[in-house]
Order: sequence, then structure tokens, then C-alpha cells
Amino acid sequence: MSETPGIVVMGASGRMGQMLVREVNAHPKMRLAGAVERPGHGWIGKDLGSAMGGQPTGLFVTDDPLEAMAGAQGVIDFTTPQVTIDLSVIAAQARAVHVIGTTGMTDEDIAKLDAAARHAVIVRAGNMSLGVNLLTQLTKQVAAALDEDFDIEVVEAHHRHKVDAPSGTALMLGEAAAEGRGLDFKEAYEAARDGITGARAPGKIGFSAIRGGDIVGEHDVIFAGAGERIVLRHLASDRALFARGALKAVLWGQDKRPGHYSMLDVLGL
Ligand SMILES: NC(=O)c1ccc[n+]([C@@H]2O[C@H](COP(=O)([O-])OP(=O)(O)OC[C@H]3O[C@@H](n4cnc5c(N)ncnc54)[C@H](O)[C@@H]3O)[C@@H](O)[C@H]2O)c1
Ligand SMILES: O=C(O)C1=N[C@H](C(=O)O)CCC1
Repeated sequence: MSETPGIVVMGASGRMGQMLVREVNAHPKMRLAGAVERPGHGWIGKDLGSAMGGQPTGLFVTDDPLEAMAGAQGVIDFTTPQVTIDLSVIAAQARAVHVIGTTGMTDEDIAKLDAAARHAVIVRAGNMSLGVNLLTQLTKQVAAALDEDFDIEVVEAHHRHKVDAPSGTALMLGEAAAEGRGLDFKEAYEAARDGITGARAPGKIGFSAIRGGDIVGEHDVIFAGAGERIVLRHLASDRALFARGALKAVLWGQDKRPGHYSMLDVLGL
């Protein structure tokens, strides 16, 4: 391995992709080794710096992740579930650390990532920020401390372009709450309500999603009891915090054994 790991950014023109390119370029301990976009995208074959509206960098955008990963030690991937699953096979072949921020994965998708992680290091989290990962631990503690008299609701808000709901973060928080309270998450899960739903059933964890404008990402975990309410809140106002978490993860993964890790492992929480 070269001293400075080469990192490929998948989905380089995306909201997170462009943020990742900037953060990798600014990082003293890594270099940008490749930038990948989907076949047919207008950036394919163009100089990445110019495509991003800056100076040419000599690095050209490709639609071939295998080519991009030749000589790379890591790939950071905030794209779509199918793209991420396909990439996990290629990353494993290339022995590159695969950092996954993509959300909206099904259980089947995650099983495929588990299979790839038998041969490679995968770090995956629905939210890469320190604040949210710490909040999952606080959520678990509060849920363990309070009994079923406190109803748990997770409310999240994101920009108008987000395609999946509930957010990956909301699911992380809900899973932490279920774990703290000793509930089976799948059984406790209650999707957004609509119409004559009947009274709230005890032991459920409810989810609601707001979509609008340019909201980066906001999450409340509400513990609602009789006469009092506890609200644990995380507000993200800059996507750079997700990108920085991903950079931390790709460096952390460099000397790890194959496995499917989370940001809790990276952050030691
Ligand atoms: N885990 C986190 O901390 C975190 C933070 C922000 C966003 N996300 C998630 O990251 C994902 C992307 O979010 P976004 O807002 O950047 O979306 P986006 O739509 O702006 O970016 C996705 C990019 O992937 C590209 N892409 C699609 N198919 C591809 C292919 N075959 N090869 C290469 N690139 C391909 C698209 O062209 C696009 O540029 C979402 O699932 C989102 O929920 C996670
Ligand atoms: O912008 C998005 O999309 C985000 N997705 C993650 C999620 O689903 O929780 C993290 C926050 C931003």
C-alpha cells in the first residue's frame, strides 16, 4: 500500500459526491485516485476539476469503477442501493475499503453486503456524523431508562430531492430505541400515520418524514409521557460533516480485517 491512500469517489457529481471530492482533495493524508459517475452522465470523460467549475486537475471522470479503483485503497460511495451492491463486489476484488453512506437498503441488500464483507472491509452507516452516532447511544440509554408509559416517535426532515423515507438516520435512531427498550425493531416499527388509524398502540416506535426545500437533515427522537416530554435532537446544517465522517472511516478501515463495520466502530462509541 502506498503511504497516502488513494480514494475513489463514487457518484462524484452528486450532492455528497462533490462534497467528498472537496474534502478528499483538502485532506493531508489521502489523495483522490478516481471519480466515477453513472454511464451516460454528462461528466464522463471530462476533467473533474473543470466539471466542478474550477481549475483542471488532470483527473478524468469515468463510468468504470473497476478502472477507477486500480491502485486505489478505498472507495467512498453515497449513491443508490443497487449501485452500492454492485460496487461491493468490485471493491472486494480490488481489496479496497468500501465506505457506504447510501441509504434505503432492504434486508436483502444488507445480506449481500454481509457476503461481500467476508472478503473486504465495509464501513456502512445511515449517518456518518459524530453527533448522530452519539445520539444513537443517548437514545438507547433514555429508552432503557423509561418504561412503556413514554411513547417513542422519530421525526425527520430532509430536502425535497431525498428519495427514501424514513431516512437512514431515523432508522438508526429507531433501532437504538428498540434495543434500549428490549423491543424487536421490526415488530415495533410503525410507519407514518394517515386516516382513521385508531389510538396509538403501546410498544410502538412511530416514524414521520418531512420533505422540503434544502433541509440538510434534522432528527428528533421524542419520548412522550403523561405531562412531560423528552426530545433528543440533531440538526445538520452542512453536508461536510457527513463527508468528514466518511473520510475518517476510510482511513480507519485501512488496517482492519474483513468485516461489515459501522461508524460506532470507527468512532469507538
Ligand atoms: N450516511 C450519510 O451520512 C449520508 C449523508 C447524506 C446522504 N446520504 C445518502 O447518500 C445517498 C446519495 O445522496 P445525495 O444527496 O448525494 O444524492 P445525489 O442524487 O445527489 O447523488 C447520487 C449520485 O450517484 C450517481 N450515480 C448513480 N448511479 C451511478 C453509477 N452507476 N455509478 C456512479 N455513480 C452513480 C448519480 O448520478 C448522482 O450523482 C442517498 O442514499 C442519501 O440518503 C447518506
Ligand atoms: O440528504 C440525505 O439524503 C441524507 N441522508 C441520510 C439519511 O437518510 O439519514 C443522512 C442525512 C442526509
